[in-house]
Amino acid sequence: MGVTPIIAPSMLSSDFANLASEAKRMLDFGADWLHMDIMVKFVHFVPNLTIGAPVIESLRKHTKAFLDCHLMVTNPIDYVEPLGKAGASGFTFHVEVSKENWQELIQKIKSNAMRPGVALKPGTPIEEVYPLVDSENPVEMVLVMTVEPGFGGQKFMPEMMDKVRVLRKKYPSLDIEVDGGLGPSTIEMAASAGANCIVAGARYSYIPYAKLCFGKSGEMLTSFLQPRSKQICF
Ligand SMILES: O=C(CO)[C@@H](O)[C@H](O)COP(=O)(O)O
Ligand SMILES: [Fe+2]
Repeated sequence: MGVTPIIAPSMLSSDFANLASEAKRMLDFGADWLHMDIMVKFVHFVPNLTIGAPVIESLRKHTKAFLDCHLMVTNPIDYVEPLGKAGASGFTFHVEVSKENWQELIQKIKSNAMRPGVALKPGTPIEEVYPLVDSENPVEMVLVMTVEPGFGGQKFMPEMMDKVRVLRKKYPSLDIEVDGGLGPSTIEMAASAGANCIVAGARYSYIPYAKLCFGKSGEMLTSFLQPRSKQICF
């Protein structure tokens, strides 16, 4: 399988007043990316308001890490230039709000030197992302939401693993990210289904655990050392 395991703690659950040191702590513990949840409590996409380009710009001054931005907004195209200028690395928009302009969006994300990804909410059928992956100018990652977007700390939806399995079978080398409710009891399920990119609220103890789920050389282990890995981490 041509994918690399990526552990991307979500900084949504970190102390925003100490974002730079929280980010360093995650990276020191082995995080590969930093997952940045950009939400605007506006026209009902999510009932929450989090961070925007100014925060990404400030954080960029403190780290060279891949900043994996997850846009929970109704108008992602308006954020492409500001986030590109701010130093974002990945730009993942929601398919539900981009049906009319995803081609333009992908093009614009790439021309602003970011990596495009598409996310889908739990109620959205997986088939909706196929055209974006099959396109001549495709997204490079699919983010399967395993909670309703809006808040950290929610319960993982195991039924979303069917989407991950179908995607992995169809696209062996696609980056598949799972986001929401990932932790000790769910990371293994997601990795076994075929997810290679694990977002989890910024709890550093999950990072080594998540890494163990993939094995040292990056292969996905479906029956890894459960008792031992759990002892090491918790
Ligand atoms: O996008 C979102 C929520 O909308 C996520 O990135 C969460 O922030 C993940 O937090 P946990 O579920 O791991 O606490
Ligand atoms: Fe997210």
